[in-house]
Amino acid sequence: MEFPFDVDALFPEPITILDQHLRAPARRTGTTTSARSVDLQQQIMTVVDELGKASAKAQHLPGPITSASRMQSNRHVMYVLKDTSARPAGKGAIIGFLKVGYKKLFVLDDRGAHNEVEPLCILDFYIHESLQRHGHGLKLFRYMLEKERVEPHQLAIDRPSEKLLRFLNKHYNLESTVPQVNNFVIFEGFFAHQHRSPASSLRATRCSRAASVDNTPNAPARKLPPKKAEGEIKPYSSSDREFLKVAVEPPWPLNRAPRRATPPARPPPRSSSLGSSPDRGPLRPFLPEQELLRSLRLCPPHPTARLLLATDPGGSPAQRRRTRGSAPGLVAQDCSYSRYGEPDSSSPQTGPAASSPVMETGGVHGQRKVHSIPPGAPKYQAMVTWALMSSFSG
Ligand SMILES: CC(=O)SCCNC(=O)CCNC(=O)[C@H](O)C(C)(C)COP(=O)(O)OP(=O)(O)OC[C@H]1O[C@@H](n2cnc3c(N)ncnc32)[C@H](O)[C@@H]1OP(=O)(O)O
Repeated sequence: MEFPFDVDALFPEPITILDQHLRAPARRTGTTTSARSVDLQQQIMTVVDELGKASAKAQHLPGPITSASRMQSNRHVMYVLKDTSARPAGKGAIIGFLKVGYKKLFVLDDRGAHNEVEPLCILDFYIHESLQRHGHGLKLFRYMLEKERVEPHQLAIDRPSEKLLRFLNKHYNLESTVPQVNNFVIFEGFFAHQHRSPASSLRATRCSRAASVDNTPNAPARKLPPKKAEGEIKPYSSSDREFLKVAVEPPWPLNRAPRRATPPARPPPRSSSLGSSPDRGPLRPFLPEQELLRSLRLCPPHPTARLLLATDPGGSPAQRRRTRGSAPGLVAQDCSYSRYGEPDSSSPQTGPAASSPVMETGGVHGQRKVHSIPPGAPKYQAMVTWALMSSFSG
C-alpha cells in the first residue's frame, strides 16, 4: 500500500507500534520541529485511516472499524508492518496492520457460567491483498504476542473472519472454541492461563474487598455476584464492530420503514461468538419519496399546522390559485374532503392533486387542506417542515 509521502522514513523500523497518541517514532538522526512533528502525525493519521478503510473493504464491513480518530479515543495498540523490500518511487509501502486492545468482557466458560474478564482482544487485522499467504500476517502476529507477552489461547477475537480462523488454526492450532453469546471468540485454554492486564488486576483487587471473588492468585476471571440476573449484565461485551450497526436515521417520518404485510422471511441476525462474521447487512434505506407522501397523507391533522395555515396568506383560495397558475410543479390546490375521507362534492374545488408534491395537513371540520410549498423550496424541506409541525402535537 503506497502513499504520496515517504512511509519508509515515517516508519524507520519494519514494525511500528502506534498508540492513541499516534506519534511518529523517534527519528534516528536530526531534530524535529513542532511544525514537522504535526506534519508527521498527519501522515500517520492518513496511513491509519487508509489501512482501516482497506481492512473494512477486505472484510466487507459497511465502514472502517480502524481510523485515526478511533485510535485517539481508545487505548488500542496498532502494529504496522512496512515493506522493507520494495521502495516504489522511493517512498516505501505498508503491508498491513494488527490492532489489539484490552476489553472488559463477560464470557461463558465451558460449564456455561459467566465470568468477567479483561483479556487482550484481536480487534482488526489486515494484510494487503497482493501479499496475503506470504507469512506477513504471522510475522506481525508473533511480534505482537512477544510485545504483549500473551499466549494465543489467552486472546479473545472480535468476530474473526474465516481467513483469521484458519490462520489461527494453522499457526497456533487453535480450533475448539468455547461457545459465547457475544461477538467474541475464545478458544479452549482461555480460562486456564488468562492473561490479566494491569487494569484488570486492579479491578480484581477492588472486587476482592467486595467478596464473591475467586481469591486464587492470578485467577483469570471472577464469577459475577449471584444476585445479578442474567438479563442485567450490560453491556454484555463491547465489540468494536457493534457501532457499525448503528445507522444514522433521519427524523420521523423520514425514518418510517415501508409497512410489511407479512413478517420478514429471515429473523434478524443473532449475535453469536461461534465464528459469526460481522453483520454485513445494508443500513436501513431511506423512505422513498412516494412512500413518504403516502405516509404524510395518512397522518392525522395537526392543530399547529391548522393554525399556521389559517394565518398563511398563501392559504387563501385566490393565492393558491395564483400559485397553481404561476409555478408549475408546486402545489396549489384546495381539496375538500368529508370527515371520513371521501371527497366532499359540496366543495367548489374537489379532485386529485394537479401536481406534486402534495402537502395535505388536514382541515377543520372534516376538510383536508392541501397547502402550497413556496416556489423554489426543495420538496424534502417542505416535507420535513410539515413533519416538524406534526411533531409538536405531543
Ligand atoms: C478480528 C479480525 O480482525 S477478523 C478480520 C481478519 N482479517 C481479514 O479477514 C482480512 C483479509 N485477510 C487478511 O488480511 C489476511 O489473510 C490475514 C490477516 C487473515 C492473515 O494474514 P496472511 O499474511 O495472509 O497470513 P500468513 O501468510 O501468515 O498465513 C497464511 C495462513 O492464513 C490463512 N489464510 C490466509 N489467507 C487465506 C485465505 N484467502 N483463505 C483461507 N485461509 C487463508 C491460512 O491458514 C493460510 O495458510 P495456507 O496458505 O497454508 O492455507
